[in-house]
Order: sequence, then structure tokens, then C-alpha cells
Amino acid sequence: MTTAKLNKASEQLAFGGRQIRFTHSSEVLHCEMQFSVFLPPQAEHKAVPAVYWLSGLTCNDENFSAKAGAQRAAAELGLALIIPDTSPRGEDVPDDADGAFDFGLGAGFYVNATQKPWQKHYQMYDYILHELPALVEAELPLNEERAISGHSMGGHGALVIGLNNTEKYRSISAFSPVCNPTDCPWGRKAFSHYLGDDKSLWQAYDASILLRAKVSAPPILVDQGTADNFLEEQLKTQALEAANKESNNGAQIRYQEGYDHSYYFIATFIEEHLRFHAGNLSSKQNI
Ligand SMILES: N[C@@H](CCC(=O)N[C@@H](CS)C(=O)NCC(=O)O)C(=O)O
Repeated sequence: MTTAKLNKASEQLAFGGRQIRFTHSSEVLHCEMQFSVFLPPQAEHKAVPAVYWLSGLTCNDENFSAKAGAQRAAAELGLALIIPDTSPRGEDVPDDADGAFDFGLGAGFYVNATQKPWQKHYQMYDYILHELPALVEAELPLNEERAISGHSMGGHGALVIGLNNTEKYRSISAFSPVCNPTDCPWGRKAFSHYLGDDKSLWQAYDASILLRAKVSAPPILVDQGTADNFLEEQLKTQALEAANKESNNGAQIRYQEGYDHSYYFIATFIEEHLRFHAGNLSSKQNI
């Protein structure tokens, strides 16, 4: 399945479907990128809908592919999984001066950077919203139905990209999302560097601010573990709950007793998230 624009780096069978890793040259990010895809068995004979998965800090496409165990349910439900990296990559791409895990490489925060030296490569919002879907929908057996999900920084990305582009995503879900990045240390650090000091420009990337202003959000499911070490200081789930209540949007925001921030938590509930998305995508006709 190497195409003019996609180079296949690896492929494995999983649950009758195919787990594939591609590399490609990104025009938006100005670098070589890698991403993973799971194509369910149904994709052998028809175009299928896709769930985009955005990972968290320090991850690339392999964390979710290897640890979440999402392929079995995706194969049953006829859902493709599109799993991008979390930042631009390569020797030319600037990184945090101290190599910190919460900014720079592995920490693109799904924004379009406007500040030097970040703005040349750190355009992850446009990569996820425009370049990657156009690429995979042209090259792979996908229809144009999309849902979006993610974890932590990627949960923030899924909520923000989904809420800002409701015509493009049928449903949104998140595990342990950074709910109010304009008001937490990870978000303030990333946004001040990528977007500059004008905090009014940060608001379009804050899920709680977006949900509060939304009249009619698409279906949303959020799971948050109560034993998550990042909950109080970084994730601020209560801000999203308050925005949901004020705007009457009916997002399901669930606390899962005793679960932490890890992929064990994601693996436990990913099937419920995929069934939730399948119920909003045409693959539900296959169930
Ligand atoms: N390395 C960080 C934690 C980073 C972290 O927890 N990353 C999450 C996303 S925010 C993750 O998914 N890590 C990769 C993994 O668990 O496979 C620390 O020491 O505090």
C-alpha cells in the first residue's frame, strides 16, 4: 500500500484487519512525519469511517497502537483508527531548551504556532484538521466520516479541534483531557511560547471556553480517573463540567473511581469510546 504520497514502513495483521505505519513528507509541518493506521477487515471491500486518536505528552503514534488494545473493537465495529504523532519531528525542529517533556518535541499541543522559532514547524492544528485527513482519505479506503478522540494533551486536542469544526467530526471523546489549558501550568507554558503573550489568542484552544460558548455541540464523552496525579493541577475537569452545565450541552463527563493517567485506564474504556463513536458514524449500520 505504498502510494505516491505515503511510504509504508511496516504492516501487521490484527483481528483480521491491518495495522500499518506510514511515513510521509508534511507540507504543513515542513518535515518528515510518521503515523499509524488500523484498517478494519471491512475496509477490504468498502470505504469506512475513521476515528482520529491524538496522543499525549511524550508519545508518538506507537503508544496508542501498542498499548490501548483498540484494534479488536475497531475491527468489530468497522472503524479505521488514524493515529498521528504529537509534534513535528527531525533535527531541524526546535525543542524545549532544557529538553522538558511538556513542551517542544512530543508536545505540539495541537495548535498553530505564531511565534518564532516555533511557527515554521509547529502547525499541528492544521496538520490534524486538514493535511492528514486529506492525505489518508485520498490514499486509503476511508469515507469522509470522522470522529476524534485523544488522551491528556491529545484529549485537549480532540475537544478543541472537534468543537471548532463541528461539521467535520460526528462525535468527540477524551480520556483525562487537559480541559482548561489557559489556566494550568502545561497549557500556560505551551501557549505562551507557541502563541505569544496575548492571552485573548489562547482562547480558541481552550475546550472549557469553547464548550461554554457552544449552542449545540456534537455528542461528547469524557472519562477521567479519580487517581490521576495530574487531575487537580493540570487537567481541571471541573472547568469542563461547569462549561457543560452552563451551556446545557449534555456532554457525558464521567469519573472512573481509582483509575490513573496511564494506558491501562485507556485500555479499560477504549471499547466504550469506540462504540460511542460507532453509534454516531455510518459503521453503526454494520452492527
Ligand atoms: N513523563 C511524564 C509523564 C508523561 C505522561 O504521563 N505522558 C502520558 C500522556 S500525558 C503518556 O501517555 N505517556 C506515554 C505512555 O504511557 O505510554 C512525567 O514523568 O511526569
